[in-house]
Amino acid sequence: MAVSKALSKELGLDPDIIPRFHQTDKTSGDTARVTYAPPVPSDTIALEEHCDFGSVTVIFNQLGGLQVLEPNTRDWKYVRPQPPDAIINLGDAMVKFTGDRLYAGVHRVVRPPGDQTRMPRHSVGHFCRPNSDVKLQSLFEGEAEDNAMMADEWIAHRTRNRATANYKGPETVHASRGMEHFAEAERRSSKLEGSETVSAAP
Ligand SMILES: O=C(O)CCC(=O)C(=O)O
Ligand SMILES: [Fe+2]
Repeated sequence: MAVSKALSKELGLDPDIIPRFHQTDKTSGDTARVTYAPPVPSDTIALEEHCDFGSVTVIFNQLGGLQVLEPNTRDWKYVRPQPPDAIINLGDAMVKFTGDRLYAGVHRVVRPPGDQTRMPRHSVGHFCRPNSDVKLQSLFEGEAEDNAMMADEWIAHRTRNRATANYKGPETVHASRGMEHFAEAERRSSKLEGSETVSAAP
């Protein structure tokens, strides 16, 4: 809530508009996930590159391994966990609400760096998603879309296209209209003005 309020305000939108789409007494596809991964070989990609489907993701990690793609490059940067602080990541829904003004970080999880390689990795994440009946479209004046999907439809659509059984190549991911497809990510990030990638070395 605090993150979406701050973002709405910074973008010159009504500060309550995005929080209003995330009411806790209404249904949504909000998900919480706890993962445990034992030490893995160096070339292991524990979680392939992707963008989260929702609006804001809150991740708590103690070990590295999470990497983010710098916009318009293929350079992966480790995101250094700084416990007890959380890592905040924006997802596709926030890109839609902000009419492509914000970027959903393309990220993946690889083997933790340095001495951490020998340690098991735990990760706790909360994936905030808009209420089920919210239309995913730009909140800026004059940018509403005729064919905008509802939040629940969007999750179903993205999940279906990302499912391994349905994966037939980059075009499949592209068809899901998600951010994993690099050309798509590039197109969107080129709309950013004066932004900086938040990344940290291991
Ligand atoms: O484990 C992490 O650090 C991130 C996991 C993640 O990106 C996800 O579950 O979508
Ligand atoms: Fe993710």
